[in-house]
Amino acid sequence: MYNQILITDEVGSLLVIFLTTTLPPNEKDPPGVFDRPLENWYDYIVVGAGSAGGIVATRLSEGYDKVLLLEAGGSDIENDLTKIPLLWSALTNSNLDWKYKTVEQTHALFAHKDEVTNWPRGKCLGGTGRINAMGLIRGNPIDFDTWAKEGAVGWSYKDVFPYFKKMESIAFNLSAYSEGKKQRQYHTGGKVRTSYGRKKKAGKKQRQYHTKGGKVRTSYGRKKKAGKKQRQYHTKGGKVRTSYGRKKKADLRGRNGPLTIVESRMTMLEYFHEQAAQELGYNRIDCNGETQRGFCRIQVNVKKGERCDTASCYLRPALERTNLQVHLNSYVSKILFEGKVARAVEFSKDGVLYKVYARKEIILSAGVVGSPKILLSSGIGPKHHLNDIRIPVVADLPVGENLQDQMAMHFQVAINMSLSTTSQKITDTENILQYLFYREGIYAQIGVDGMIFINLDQNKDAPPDIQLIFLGLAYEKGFLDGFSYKEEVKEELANRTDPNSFVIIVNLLNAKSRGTITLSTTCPSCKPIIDPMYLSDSDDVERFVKGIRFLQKLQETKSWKSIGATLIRHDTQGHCSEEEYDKDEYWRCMVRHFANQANHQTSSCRMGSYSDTTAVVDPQLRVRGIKSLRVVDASVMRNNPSGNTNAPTMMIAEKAADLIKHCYY
Ligand SMILES: Cc1cc2nc3c(=O)[nH]c(=O)nc-3n(C[C@H](O)[C@H](O)[C@H](O)COP(=O)(O)OP(=O)(O)OC[C@H]3O[C@@H](n4cnc5c(N)ncnc54)[C@H](O)[C@@H]3O)c2cc1C
Repeated sequence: MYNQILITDEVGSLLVIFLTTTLPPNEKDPPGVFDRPLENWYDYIVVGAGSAGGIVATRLSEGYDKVLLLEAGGSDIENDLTKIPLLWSALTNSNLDWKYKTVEQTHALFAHKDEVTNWPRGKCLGGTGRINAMGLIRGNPIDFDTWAKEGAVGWSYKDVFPYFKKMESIAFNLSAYSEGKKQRQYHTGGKVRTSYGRKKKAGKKQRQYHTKGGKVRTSYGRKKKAGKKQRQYHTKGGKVRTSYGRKKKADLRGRNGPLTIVESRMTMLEYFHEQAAQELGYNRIDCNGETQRGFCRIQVNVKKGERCDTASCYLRPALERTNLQVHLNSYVSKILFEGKVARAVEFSKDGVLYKVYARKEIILSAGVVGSPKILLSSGIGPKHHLNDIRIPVVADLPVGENLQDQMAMHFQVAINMSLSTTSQKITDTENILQYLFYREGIYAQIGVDGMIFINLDQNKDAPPDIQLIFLGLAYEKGFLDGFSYKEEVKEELANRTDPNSFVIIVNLLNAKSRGTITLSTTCPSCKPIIDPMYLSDSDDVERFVKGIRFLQKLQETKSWKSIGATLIRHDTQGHCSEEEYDKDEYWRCMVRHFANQANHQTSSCRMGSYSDTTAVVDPQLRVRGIKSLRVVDASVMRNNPSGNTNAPTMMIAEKAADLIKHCYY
């Protein structure tokens, strides 16, 4: 997401020393919990303990099945900084990061060193969810309805909605947000209003669930008297009547899931952004509620001031189960087949090569880079590519193709008062102590002061194109250090930094450019070739420019004017300074030079129908044409969602666990 470094190297190392020496003694892993003797056979073998794998292994081990979870990285609590929300960006390039890089880009990244960019991915229990910014955004209902329409049957919003609820337990007050469309969709008076605002006649099935005058029509057309229970769930005019006769709002959020979700706010600047958004017609909403169109406060998976990810909030509470074994520092190199049936995985741990067998299934949850890499190394991938690198073909599938990402462009906004969080405030003893003693204050926040989702054509029936993210951080040298810009670009921009400023990110959603992940050799430990082909589709550039035009409108609002909010130019010598300022051509140039990756990569093992030639897995997430092998992680997303990727990844894992269980019981 907002891939900046909050703290300079010097300040960072001082902070790290301070925090690690002052924090209570490190939490320790229970002795032997990750070193239980390996067996030859397990019911399920899950590869990768990240956002998805942690959930899959936890859910599959709820019964009596024996589950083995293999993770290439180490323990999630090796590094205490992973717990502290504000310091998430200090984990990029740490020993918990796979430190991937893209290849040189030919349509983008021209102000970046060597025209390449970093692709951080988490390497420890919790995976990328352990190093990410913890922002929780479900995406737009239309995203999932489109997946289903394109052949991913069973993945419409109606199908996935229960799983978004299942994983979360919200711990903030929702009463500030108004009831709206989504609730009307499911609770009607004879007519059903869809989430897109159109009205349609309720069909048989719908009449079964939505009543007219206290009667319920079953799917077979019979009428029966609605009982108490039915009156509880069936509404008149958007309200839900409980069995006690009181009216309450339909609940779109989960209350009993493992992940605690709270709202986060960095500074007072949020107030000015909210007012500015309102002036432009974007009211305050819950972006994970009935609509995404509006201004929302960022929601984060944080519990009592500490990161609550799939490692700490799913897996750790399950570690005592005798039927769940977790092995760390276990690098899976390939899957072994008998004909077209996946039977075993081969992995190395402490220099020893192991082979373990699965009675029921092998589930790959190694992420958007790891899963395609393991499949390709095992002979599942495009035939021509496997032939090139001399790997025998088990199945000819488009593994590594259709890679998708968003792109983010950072802007500096100068203001006339000191409202933002500066590096000085970050190192302020009072702030540090507030966190150490109470787990509160700026360290318990992730740096964000709200966001707006925008559809550039003002089309309420289409998903957003742009996510505008307000950061409460000053654009200072330490912030700039986090970018992969060329040194001369950084030097020039360093002269424009100012503690009286904040940062805003224009995030391009639903990008059309597509990239690839391929192998250069058969060497198991070699990094794959990542070519996202950023901005290879010129429509992405045009929509980016329109997003910047929207950003400029904020400057005209009374609210931003009251704090003197003014965008600072960021063109540098040889990087768009020769273009006429503020022409569309100038912004096209700026986008191609300065926009960066957004950490939201998906779809390298895309899901689709059985006949879809772009699909690697079917809608049950089974690798097409292969038995006993599924992929469950961000790589299976049909299309990149309209928002962040962690919540949809975890939803996929929750749903996949149910799909798998239903196959065997
Ligand atoms: C810096 C950053 C910030 C982000 N911020 C946000 C945010 O605020 N909100 C949001 O929604 N999303 C965010 N994301 C994205 C989000 O975290 C990811 O989309 C999500 O975590 C992906 O989950 P996954 O299960 O697909 O993969 P991962 O979580 O990466 O899990 C894959 C796991 O497999 C392991 N593995 C890989 N290969 C092997 C192998 N060969 N053998 C054994 N194990 C292996 C890995 O070590 C890892 O633990 C961010 C990402 C980054 C990098």
